[in-house]
Amino acid sequence: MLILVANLGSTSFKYKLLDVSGDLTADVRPDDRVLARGAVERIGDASTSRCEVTIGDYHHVSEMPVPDHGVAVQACLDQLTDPEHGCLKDAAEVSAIGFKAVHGGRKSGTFLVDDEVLEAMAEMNAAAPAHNPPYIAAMTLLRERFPNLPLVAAFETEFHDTIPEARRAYATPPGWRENYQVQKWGFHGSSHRYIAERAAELLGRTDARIISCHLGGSSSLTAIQNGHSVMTTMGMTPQTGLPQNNRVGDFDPFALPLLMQRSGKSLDELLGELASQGGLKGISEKSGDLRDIESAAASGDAKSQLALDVYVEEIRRHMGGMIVAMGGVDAIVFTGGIGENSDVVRSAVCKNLGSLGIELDEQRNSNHRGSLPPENANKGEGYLQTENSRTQIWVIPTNEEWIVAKRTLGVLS
Ligand SMILES: Nc1ncnc2c1ncn2[C@@H]1O[C@H](COP(=O)(O)OP(=O)(O)O)[C@@H](O)[C@H]1O
Ligand SMILES: CC(=O)OP(=O)(O)O
Ligand SMILES: [Mg+2]
Repeated sequence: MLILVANLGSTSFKYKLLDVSGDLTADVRPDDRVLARGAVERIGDASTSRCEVTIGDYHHVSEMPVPDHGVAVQACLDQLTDPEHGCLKDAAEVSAIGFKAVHGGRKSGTFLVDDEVLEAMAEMNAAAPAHNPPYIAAMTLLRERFPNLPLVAAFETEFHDTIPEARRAYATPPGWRENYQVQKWGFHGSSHRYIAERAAELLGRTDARIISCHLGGSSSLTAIQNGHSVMTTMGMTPQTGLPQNNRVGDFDPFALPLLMQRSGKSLDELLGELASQGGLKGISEKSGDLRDIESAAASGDAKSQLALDVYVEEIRRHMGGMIVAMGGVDAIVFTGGIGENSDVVRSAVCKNLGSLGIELDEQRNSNHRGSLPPENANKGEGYLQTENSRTQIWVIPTNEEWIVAKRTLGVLS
């Protein structure tokens, strides 16, 4: 049985075609179930989109303009059904498409995509402007193109349903939560759930206190206890928490009326700017992509250095809150495009935390691969702590698609 998983990130489109036949708890690595995978990076940055596809032994990288996620989804279908290199004769060979959908508001969980689900997502467009519209567009396109193929939305908020009330409620006026669903929802649920599952395997225990740092185009931290989310940095919308690639992160709403008076701009204009011209891009005045920021900072660009510093300070501030909330931390896990690749960010986040029992080994940080015997490790995994560190520090490449595939299968059956 084949499931295609579509992961539309704020800056990327990733997909995996997975064979989910047989017993999923059996000892087959999730990676061995992948028949094809592809990724388009830097979507919207039309001149430089990088498109990568791997189908069996065929691997191809190209650069082409990919202005939006619709073009990326179409390119994925073309790759999979390509007569020469593709692995599908017909899309009907796929049993379902699972989406790592973001904000369903009143719909938090995993659902077959129908008019009601699309409506619930559309209601949250204003709350998730970088995420919900492309998902709705992709789902609508695929529903038209393959009317008999089940589409499943696995919303990112579901993993956070276990967060206690005291960490979900905003101190808002009466009725806002009940009437308008104003609360901390949390996102990146599939990634944080995968980290919870994989870290339990690597640590050999299910009761560890873990801080999962998903750092990418969008970034969030989640505190995990006994496998459950108990605290997270994103709130009502994926614009909150840490500074995002081009979205603001935490911000004071009372700055808005002042900004309207002083700039003469409307509320919509200002919100649009906060959701597309803020975050790392806003501070650096250069780029929302950490690769660009790191290299500019290394060549002495002060604004890029400030963007990097603000990002790291925000991660450390939230991490501190999570350590207190859990009464300690057994493992810190870095994942996502930045968490997996930036030794600069990992090193800065863990700096001077020896008194808390958190000690990063700089050599392992710049070369963590190979710290585990290959038979125990998935690609890219490794630990980074010193021998004396009480807290383990890991890089674990996320596998959001595996979680979405399992959740999709759950809905089908
Ligand atoms: N080698 C690298 N060094 C530093 N940052 C990187 C590297 N590779 C990727 N990134 C960062 O990862 C981000 C993409 O992360 P990803 O988790 O794929 O994002 P999303 O799913 O939100 O689109 C890029 O914006 C870039 O900042
Ligand atoms: C919130 C979310 O799902 O973020 P992204 O897909 O951009 O990582
Ligand atoms: Mg992502």
